[in-house]
This record gives sequence, C-alpha cells and structure tokens, in this order.
Amino acid sequence: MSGQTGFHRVNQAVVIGIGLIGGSLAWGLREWGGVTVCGYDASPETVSRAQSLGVIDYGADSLEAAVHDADAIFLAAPVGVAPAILRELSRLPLKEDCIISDVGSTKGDILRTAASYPSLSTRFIGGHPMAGSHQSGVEAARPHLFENAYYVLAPLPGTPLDRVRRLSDLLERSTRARLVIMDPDHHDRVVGAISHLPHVLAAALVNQVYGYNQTNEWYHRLAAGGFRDLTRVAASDPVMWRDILLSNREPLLDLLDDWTDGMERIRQAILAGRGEAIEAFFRQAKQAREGLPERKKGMIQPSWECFVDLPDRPGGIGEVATRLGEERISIANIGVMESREERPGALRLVFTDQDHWARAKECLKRHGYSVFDPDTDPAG
Ligand SMILES: NC(=O)c1ccc[n+]([C@@H]2O[C@H](COP(=O)([O-])OP(=O)(O)OC[C@H]3O[C@@H](n4cnc5c(N)ncnc54)[C@H](O)[C@@H]3O)[C@@H](O)[C@H]2O)c1
Ligand SMILES: O=C(O)C(=O)C[C@]1(C(=O)O)C=C[C@@H](O)C=C1
Repeated sequence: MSGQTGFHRVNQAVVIGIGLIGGSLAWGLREWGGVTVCGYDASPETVSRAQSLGVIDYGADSLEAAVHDADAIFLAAPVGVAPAILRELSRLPLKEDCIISDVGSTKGDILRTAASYPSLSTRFIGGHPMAGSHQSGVEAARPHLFENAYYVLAPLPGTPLDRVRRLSDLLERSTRARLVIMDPDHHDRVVGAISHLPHVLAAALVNQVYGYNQTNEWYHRLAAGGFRDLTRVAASDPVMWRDILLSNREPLLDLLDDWTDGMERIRQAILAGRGEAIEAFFRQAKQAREGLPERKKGMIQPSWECFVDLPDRPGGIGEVATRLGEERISIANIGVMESREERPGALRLVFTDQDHWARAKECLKRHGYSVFDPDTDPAG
C-alpha cells in the first residue's frame, strides 16, 4: 500500500503494555515507521526499562497523559484487561483522527466491546500479529519479530476506509508483516485451531507427564527432542493463556470436542489393532505437515488481485470484508485506486491464493458488486 497522506500522518503513537508484543511493535514503529512512541505500562519499572532499551521514545505515568496527543493507540496488554482499558479510553479526550488498535490473540470480544462505545466504534480496528514466543516481557522484544508473518486487521463494519488504510500502511512499514483483513469471528475460529488448541494440548501433555514423573523421575530425564519440540509453548505465560481461553470460549469448546473425537478414533484403532487406520492417520498428518506453506524471509508471493467499484463512504470496506469473511475468504491486502478516475472509489483487493481470489470474485458479484479483473479486462 502507499505511504501515509500528509494531513493524517501518524506522528505520535502510544503503546499500552510494553511487553514482548507491545515492545516489539513500539520498536518497529520507532525504527521503521518514523513515529515517536510513548509507552505506558501498569508497571513503572517496565516503562523505565523500555526507555533504556530504546524500545520507546519516552514513557507516561498515566493513561490520560499518554494518549492526549496520540494519532494512534495500540493496546498490547493481556486480552483480559483490554476491555477495561477501552472503557477508560472511551472517557478520555482523544485527537479527532486518532486510531485505536490492539494486538490481542482473540478478536470477537474486543470488537464487540469497542462497538459498544460510540466514541470508539469508528476508530477501533482490531489487530493480531501472528508471531510471538513463549517468552514474555520487554527484554524479549525485537523490532523484527513480525517480519514476514501475517498480521490480521479486523475492522468494524462502520469503520471508514481511510482509517483502515492509514493503520495498514503504518503497520506494513513498521513491522514488515503481511497485512490481511479478516472477519473477527472467522479469525477466532481459525486461530483457535492453530494456536489456542495447540497451547492447551502442549500444557496438557506436559502436565500428564509431570504427574508420572512425580513417582518416577525417568520421565523427565528421558524427555528428548520430540517431547521438547512439541511442548515448547507450554512454557508460555499462564495469565495470558487464561485470558485467551476465556475470551475464545465457544470456538475452543467445539475444537476440544473435535479433538476428543479424534483421540477416541485413534484409541479405537489401537484397541482393535487396525494397523492400516493407524498408518493412514500418520500418513495424512505427514502429508499435511509437509504441505504447510513455507515462511521464508523475503519470499515473493504471486499476486491474486481484483478491483471492486465502491462508493467511498463509511462502512464500505466493512461490508466487503464482512461479505468475504462470511464465506471464509481472507483479504491479503487492500487499497484504493485513486489514479483510475474513470472508476471512482475502486477498491484493490489482493488474496493469498487463487482459490480465495476466485471465490472472492464470485461472492462479490453475487452480492451485486461490480468486480473488475485486470487479467481479463484490458481497460485496466
Ligand atoms: N506472546 C505471544 O506470542 C503473542 C503473539 C501475538 C499476540 N499476543 C497478544 O499480545 C498481548 C500481549 O502479550 P505479551 O506476550 O506481549 O505479554 P507480556 O506479558 O510480555 O506483556 C504484557 C504487558 O502488559 C502490561 N500490562 C498488564 N496489565 C496492564 C494494564 N492494565 N495497563 C497497562 N499495561 C498492562 C504488563 O505489565 C506487561 O508489560 C496479549 O493480548 C496477547 O494475547 C501475544
Ligand atoms: O511462537 C510462539 O511461542 C507462539 O505461541 C506464538 C503464537 C502462536 O500460537 O503461534 C501465540 C499466540 C499468538 O496470538 C500468536 C502467535
């Protein structure tokens, strides 16, 4: 996407909660985003440490002082405290164009909370960088933590397009991540399966083995590469994961039911000595694991793009994102084709692969949008 326009430039950002993720984001905003970053944290020692590490430009000792001059505010405290911070923000005077975003691992809850405050509902755009670590705290922060990772943005349906673009531009430059727009509930189901459920399973496995080890220490002594690889994330922060599970309750309950069913199927196969079923179980997993997309730095992705004619009005981008989200189609990038005067308000949508691109075009046409495909329309 293009750079920021002069009038709405983000000069001043605030990061609330300067731990692993907030610290990494703050550092990138300073280093690559050209933004002055103020840090606020519940722990004053963390603010001092962040300043001495060069993660933030300066610290604030109250939320009100921190956000007063901000063009962008990022919530990076645990998911469980984010609603209370939003409530405080809803009562504070903010700059007219100030954007608020977050980095929380769940999106449905926080967007519903933001939507309930009229003063926040058109400024809040949910965010979630899909990179992290089992470590916590500002000492573990790195400016390049999110490089080449996906970074999900989840706007509310009424969010003005200009605000989403401004945030997306800033984050793309500051994190070098790959920005995607996604429906919040879709995000929570997908991330529940690939992040939240695996954290539960890793912790359960470690706890199970810990129980055996209480009476026989050979369990821990013999724990080798497989056990360690599989359970690295069990060393993650318990408070953060408590909050995530409570915030993504419904999808996780469904996922745990599916997990229990899957375990029962493999249990039955072992019980009945059905070798071919056990082999098929591992064969499918091997193929799927080897087929996971690679995450190489600097990898050039093919561009699957199309354009949608759209009046530039509040809510337009949210409607498109919602239509696509309803059909589980993710947008990899979004922008406005300002130079194509014959098509005012055309949205440029980029998808990660051919399947999402083809389904998106079909979905948008079905909902009455005029879709233009540069590969098949020579006028472009
Ligand atoms: N750790 C990961 O891998 C990862 C990845 C992506 C997103 N996230 C999300 O990022 C957020 C932060 O996670 P983290 O790993 O950086 O945690 P962290 O523990 O490293 O940092 C959290 C920081 O928030 C501060 N804090 C707590 N309550 C606060 C409050 N009321 N006001 C201000 N500051 C407060 C803490 O003092 C701490 O410095 C969470 O919402 C998490 O879901 C984490
Ligand atoms: O790498 C890790 O340790 C992580 O747990 C990172 C991880 C993940 O599950 O992949 C954890 C939580 C997030 O919200 C996003 C990323």
